[in-house]
Amino acid sequence: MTQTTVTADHLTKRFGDHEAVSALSFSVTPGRAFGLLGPNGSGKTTTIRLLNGLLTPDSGTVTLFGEQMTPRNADALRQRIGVQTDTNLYDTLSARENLRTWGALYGIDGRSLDSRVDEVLHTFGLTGRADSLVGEFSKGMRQKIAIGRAIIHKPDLLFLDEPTAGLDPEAAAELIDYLKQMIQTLNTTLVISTHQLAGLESLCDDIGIIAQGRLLAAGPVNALLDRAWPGNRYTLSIDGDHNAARRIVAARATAVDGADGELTFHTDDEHTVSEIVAALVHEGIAVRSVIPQHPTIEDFYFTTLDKETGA
Ligand SMILES: Nc1ncnc2c1ncn2[C@@H]1O[C@H](COP(=O)(O)OP(=O)(O)OP(=O)(O)O)[C@@H](O)[C@H]1O
Repeated sequence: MTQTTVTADHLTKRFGDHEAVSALSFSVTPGRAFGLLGPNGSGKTTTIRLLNGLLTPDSGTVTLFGEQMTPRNADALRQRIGVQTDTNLYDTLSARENLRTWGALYGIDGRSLDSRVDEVLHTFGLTGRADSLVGEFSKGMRQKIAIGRAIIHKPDLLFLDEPTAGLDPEAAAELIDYLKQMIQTLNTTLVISTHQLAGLESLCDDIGIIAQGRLLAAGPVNALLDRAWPGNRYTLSIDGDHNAARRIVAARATAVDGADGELTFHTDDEHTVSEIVAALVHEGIAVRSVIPQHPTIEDFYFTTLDKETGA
């Protein structure tokens, strides 16, 4: 059996009489990126803090690298993890100096520190700004330095809590790209919490969806999407008798749906698509386009939350 890097087993945390996290269980295997997704106040930050030992659960356990976390081994385990906490950087120091200061705290020194700082600056495309003051940096650049700080000691496991919060869509997409490259280079296991869903398909191997402290779904992205939307989905754009077109499509495929001029259907067999097009044309209905639809993490997220609220 593959050893997991992180296992949460029935984690529960209460603040007063409010249960922020309820019996949460999931695991992440080495080298995978796990996205914990949920709306504001759903318990993401609390979960991340429980996993990295900054909070103690009321019940349940956290196991890191095969060792159950206890007050005795928490410090030793924390040496192997990186945590991006905030963007509280030294504004009057350069990017390089910020990273050097942090690296020294981890006991890295001399040439090793110089080369590690260079590597991290390179990882985030900041080599050209190495000697600029961090106080002059944009929010996206500050976020890169904050994450660079968390990986300076090459952790085996990295926790990122809302790394794209407050970034505009371009800066957020750029940061996701850098994160992707970074985890490939470092082979780090990543746990990332976010409510910004754009671009996550290319970053996350696994996701968990949390709402009101409870995990509603968790697993590999592909498996979750395939289970939710089996078969392939296509959207036809047509010009002609909508009801006749609908009958033609429904005779050959399932879940036919759509407003005037558009029909969405499912089929496992791609030959069915050309059969449908031929039948429509034969009936005098013009086919403007047939577009394959790929469900996204965002589709899955909203469907899961809607099911939960009965929407
Ligand atoms: N230290 C605390 N004391 C009291 N209540 C808390 C504390 N920390 C979190 N909570 C409550 O626990 C719940 C979960 O909060 P948490 O910050 O984990 O959610 P989140 O999903 O990270 O939210 P956001 O996306 O807004 O950061 C919320 O209702 C929050 O008010």
